[in-house]
Amino acid sequence: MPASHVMPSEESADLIEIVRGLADRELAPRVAKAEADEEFPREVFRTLGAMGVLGLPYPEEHGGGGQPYDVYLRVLEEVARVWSGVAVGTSVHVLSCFGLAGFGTEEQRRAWLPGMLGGDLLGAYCLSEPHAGSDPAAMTTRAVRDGDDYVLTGAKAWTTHGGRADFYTVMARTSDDRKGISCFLVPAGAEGLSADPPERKMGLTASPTATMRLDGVRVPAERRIGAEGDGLRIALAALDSGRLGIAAVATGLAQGALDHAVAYAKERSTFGRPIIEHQGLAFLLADMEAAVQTARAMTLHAARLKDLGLPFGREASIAKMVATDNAMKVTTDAVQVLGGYGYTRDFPVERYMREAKVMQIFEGTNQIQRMVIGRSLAGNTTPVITSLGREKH
Ligand SMILES: CC(C)(COP(=O)(O)OP(=O)(O)OC[C@H]1O[C@@H](n2cnc3c(N)ncnc32)[C@H](O)[C@@H]1OP(=O)(O)O)[C@@H](O)C(=O)NCCC(=O)NCCSC(=O)C1=CCCCC1
Repeated sequence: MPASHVMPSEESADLIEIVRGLADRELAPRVAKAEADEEFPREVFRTLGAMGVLGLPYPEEHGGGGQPYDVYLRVLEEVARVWSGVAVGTSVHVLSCFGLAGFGTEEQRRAWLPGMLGGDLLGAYCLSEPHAGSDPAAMTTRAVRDGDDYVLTGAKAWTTHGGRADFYTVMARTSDDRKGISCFLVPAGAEGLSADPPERKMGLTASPTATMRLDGVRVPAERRIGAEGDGLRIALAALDSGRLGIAAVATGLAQGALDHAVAYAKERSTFGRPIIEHQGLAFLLADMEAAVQTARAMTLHAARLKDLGLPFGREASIAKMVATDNAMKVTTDAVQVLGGYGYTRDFPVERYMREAKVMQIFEGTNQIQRMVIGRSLAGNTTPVITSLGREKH
């Protein structure tokens, strides 16, 4: 059971326990086959939506769960412990709601948020492009004003839920100024919007990732989120919170791999005793436990800053970097504990190891996290924008 130094409220503790039960009873028996068959479990997201998980950290007045971010992250961790692809999908959905929840007009919120936060509508987040990943301000996707509409043209790479989402939060250039980027809500089915075939990935194979093509997609101006030119700030603010989601997913993934390794080490005997009683293995497992607890502590620390409305961008980058680097190490060591069996697809730890790798890459590579942390040490301050629209410097 994940330990924590701050207890959640009774209601939150119940929710975490319910999701833990759902993960063990309903997700665990399905994950290996769905990942092997590359089958996207759309109905699992409906279940999570009905339970309130997909809108958990957003205000109740908009149809969200009104829960602190740290509670949402613990819930995410419970899902990731068993099925990290579903947890990543949940985190991406929550990320894709950030712009509208924080910067949408009351009319936009009333029209879209109940479906988005209630889980009927699954979201995708379109920032990266084939030639603009770490440097999103280099994007070339354009949104050209034409009467009451914008016309969007370009390509958005690495879109989680690409081709399967119900709405896309799309960043596109509205002026030649480097930061002249705006944010748009584009519903699935919009004319000119299409998805390439899904990427063939090393892991997270049941979570579809595709390049989205925008070929003259007409978007009414009332679906622009925020003012013209606000897009980059909205996108980067969303990532501060999104990176905490990925840190929680990496923590859950590492916990899951560690649980498998401990169970195996208690069962497997060499030289006449369970391998967990050999110091060499026990030390390895101790380091894994310490790495998981460190990741959790960093993640929840950053979440609490966010919940208090305090600056948390640097801490979010630290949590993302530490949790995902630790997950890579823990899952690799879990394979080591299981030895030859760990290297086969008959045991889950090799999948955990493949899934950990991408977490060091997406939502800002860990080199970008170091850049964010370094800039903050140099004294560069960026505004802290929460989903509630509060700003602090
Ligand atoms: C940190 C970074 C490298 C910085 O960039 P620059 O130097 O171009 O931007 P700079 O000049 O620092 O700033 C621009 C404006 O923005 C404001 N602002 C910055 N941070 C923030 C912030 N944290 N909050 C609010 N505003 C912010 C800044 O003040 C400036 O506005 P201003 O002109 O002053 O009005 C940034 O680009 C970054 O981070 N890249 C990684 C992208 C990256 O992480 N993708 C991942 C895409 S998603 C993904 O990979 C997924 C994978 C699978 C799961 C789902 C998603």
